[in-house]
Amino acid sequence: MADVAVETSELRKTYTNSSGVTEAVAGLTLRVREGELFGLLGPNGAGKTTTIGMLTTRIAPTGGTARVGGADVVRDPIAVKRRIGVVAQYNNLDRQLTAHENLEFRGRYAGLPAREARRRATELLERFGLGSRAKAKINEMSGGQAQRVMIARALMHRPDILFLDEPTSGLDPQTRVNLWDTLREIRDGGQTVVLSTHYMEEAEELCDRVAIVDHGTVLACGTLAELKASTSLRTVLTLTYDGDPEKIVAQAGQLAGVAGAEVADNRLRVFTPAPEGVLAVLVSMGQDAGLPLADVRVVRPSLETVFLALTGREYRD
Ligand SMILES: Nc1ncnc2c1ncn2[C@@H]1O[C@H](COP(=O)(O)OP(=O)(O)OP(=O)(O)O)[C@@H](O)[C@H]1O
Repeated sequence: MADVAVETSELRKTYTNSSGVTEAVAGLTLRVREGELFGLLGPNGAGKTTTIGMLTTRIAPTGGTARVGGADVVRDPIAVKRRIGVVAQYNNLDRQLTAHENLEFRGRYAGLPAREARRRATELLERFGLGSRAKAKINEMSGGQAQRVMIARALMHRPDILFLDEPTSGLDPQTRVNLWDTLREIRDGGQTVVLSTHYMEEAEELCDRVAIVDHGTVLACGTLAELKASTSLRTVLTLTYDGDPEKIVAQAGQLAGVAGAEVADNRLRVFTPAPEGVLAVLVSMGQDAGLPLADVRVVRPSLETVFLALTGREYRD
């Protein structure tokens, strides 16, 4: 299919070292379409960095296949590298050089003639609002500015696909929102953007489609609406009682409008498409059983409820 930017099948990475065997990526299958802004969402340690490492040819897979821009990451890494730009998780710019020099050298490395490399560096810095900082050294820049320089550098050779590993991690909220705009503009310009994130809100607000990754596999993949629909649009109510909720969990599971009830961390968790009515009944049910309500949390259908329904665990950034 011509409009596929990234395609993996049962992709795997197993690390073996003195502390044992870690399945960082455990049979990961996904497809990213050309021109979309795609997010790999998962908690810390889910395997996102390792996946991006394999897709960008930095890490050798131990199993499965991956094609990026139509080329196989193992058999044809040079072709893959030509088609991708990569923004690493940490600032790996040359701190002694200026922003412009960082871009220019990358352009030369990618084979651009000197004049073209200079011209493109200037153009990209302007485009990312860094024209006035072109001559500033990287170690004189803020985290958000350096992040934009890294993105500009990754675009020097006009790649079809841009990979970013947790690009907004550690940025303040305003800088994060500005970066989202930058990534949308890149997508609107026709390039495919693949990013990893552990921020649920980022996946919801920014990405066209999201793959929820946990323990090195894709639990679910789709647009936000598709993912929400897959859990039947259920709200999750989490009730903390003064006492043991095991007393009422079976009864709660039988209530009209309740799709499921369980106890986790000494709290009652109820999945329901009709939260208002059910909540009132759960409160009085607790009172009748000698369990006064201490706290309640209502999570409307969102990526958070999808993650909960799929893993049985609450999502923590
Ligand atoms: N070089 C390595 N050797 C051994 N284990 C590793 C190595 N790199 C990663 N791992 C392990 O593989 C698992 C997945 O790690 P990975 O960094 O891909 O996850 P992640 O989702 O990107 O998490 P984070 O957000 O913390 O970077 C973790 O258990 C990690 O400890």
